[in-house]
Amino acid sequence: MAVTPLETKTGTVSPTRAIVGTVMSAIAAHWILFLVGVLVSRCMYKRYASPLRQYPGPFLASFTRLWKVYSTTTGRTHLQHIELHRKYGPIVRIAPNEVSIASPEAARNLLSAGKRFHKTDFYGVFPPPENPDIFTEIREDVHAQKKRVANVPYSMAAMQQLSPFINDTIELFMRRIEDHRAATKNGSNKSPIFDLGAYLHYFAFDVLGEVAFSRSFGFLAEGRDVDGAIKTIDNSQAYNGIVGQIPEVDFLLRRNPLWKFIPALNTKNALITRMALEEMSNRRPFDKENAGLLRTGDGRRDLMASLIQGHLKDPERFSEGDVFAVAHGAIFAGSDSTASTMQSFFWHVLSDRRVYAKLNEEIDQAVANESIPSTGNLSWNESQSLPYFQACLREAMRVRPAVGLNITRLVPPEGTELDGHHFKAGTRIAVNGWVLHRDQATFGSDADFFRPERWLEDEEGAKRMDRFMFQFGGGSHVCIGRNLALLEINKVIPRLLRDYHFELAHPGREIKAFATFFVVQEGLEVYIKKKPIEYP
Ligand code: HEM
Repeated sequence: MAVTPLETKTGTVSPTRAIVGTVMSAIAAHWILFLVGVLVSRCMYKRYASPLRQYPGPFLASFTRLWKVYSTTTGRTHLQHIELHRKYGPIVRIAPNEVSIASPEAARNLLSAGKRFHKTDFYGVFPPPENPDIFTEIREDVHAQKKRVANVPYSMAAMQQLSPFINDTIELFMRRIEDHRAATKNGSNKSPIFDLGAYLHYFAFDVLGEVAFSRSFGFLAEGRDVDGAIKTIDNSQAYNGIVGQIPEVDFLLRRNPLWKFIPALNTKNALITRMALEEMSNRRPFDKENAGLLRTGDGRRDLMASLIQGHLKDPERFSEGDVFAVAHGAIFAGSDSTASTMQSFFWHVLSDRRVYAKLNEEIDQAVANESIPSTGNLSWNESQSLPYFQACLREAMRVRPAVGLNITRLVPPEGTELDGHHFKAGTRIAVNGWVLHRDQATFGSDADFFRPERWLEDEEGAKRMDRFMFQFGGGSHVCIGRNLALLEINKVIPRLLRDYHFELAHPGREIKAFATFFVVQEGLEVYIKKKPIEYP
């Protein structure tokens, strides 16, 4: 078709150029309107063109990940997800390309090894990004190589060998309680209230220092958060949780080279990172002769020594950087998680007089029939002989699991079927322990409530429930530190319960909980009496 040129004052132009020109000047004149139009169209496209449009959820979430950012900043992601599933049903759209699933069966599939659901870029934000550890490594093949090396020192047998150091840390904990009681008696304490939650936190950290580096961080010794190290970790986890929802933002913030020039934000200055770096240099040169052992130490094989050995065996696959990253990462992954689990245990047990009385009865009876010792520490096997205690621990991990944010995986290239629904490649599927563990079909119609007896009623039922517990994740990414966590919990809690009587200082008051990745808790304050109870 012939195009007729248009005549203008300056000559002639083609109609196409004329139309483009008119549109451009309209945009220039009304650019704000234009921008809003583009944004609205983009949002509508994300909301309605996606195959996930059929799933209900918060309106904002259907077109922007900002809803997830908002949810994480509230620190209530775990509770919000329970509410979301109650409101919208078993599958909820929580981002343009992401759904949260409430079904424990689907979660098992999602987390199973070999099903090719990979970790998302959320984990890449956790430091150190330049040398990911086992938790943050999202390349599955590299993760598998690192985990093979690290599995050895984390085995239950290896952890049992470190039991004496856990015992020493428990003794220190008991001394701190005695100091508190003595100070209360002689009047030098302003208040008889003991912050059990804080001390459980110090304990979990100090155990990790001993296990990872043969060094205590000194939290129990000083009875405080030395150098604000715990606060630093909690702040860092809060950052990871929020920025991890839109990982691209990390390049503007922590991965921005300018970040390092702000000393308070430079993580190299943090106590735990400093200690990990010092410990690396204390053990140099890495050679077969000293096999990573601390040169001035007592010859014990701590986590760092075992990791150095792993490095010496296969330096290509497990570099020096990996030794640092895995040992350092253990402190981040293992401290708040273990502390939170113990705090939840005490909070639930002490909030329910019936449960606490029954637990005390079991422990007193076990002392009387000598299945646990009357003084000193308990072994792993001894604490396993306390079925009601084990039921309370399981129940605490069910009702209040330590991880509060979602565990999210990517659908593999071939797409997938979950819970009878098809999801295409690249869709993000999220599960949350707080939601999964309240599934009534699995845990009973009273799943919302803390009732330890459910684990003791019928053996088959308990086994079935156990298959759907996700407090330690699952599959190839199952928690590598669970043996250590369970060992220390099984040693310290029965000892505390055997030796002391606890009473909540503020009965009925909720413990404060803020989900960063782990649920960080505060406010577990108690009165303590020595058993058998002495009355003044
Ligand atoms: C009761 C205490 C603990 C709980 C509830 C817990 C929970 C979890 C969960 C749910 C995951 C899976 C996260 C995911 O897939 O996104 C995980 C992974 C991990 N945990 Fe723990 N954890 C605990 C203690 C520890 C300890 C003591 C350590 C180390 C000393 C540790 C180190 C790790 C590591 C390295 C991973 C990553 C594993 C992988 O991706 O292969 N955790 N933990």
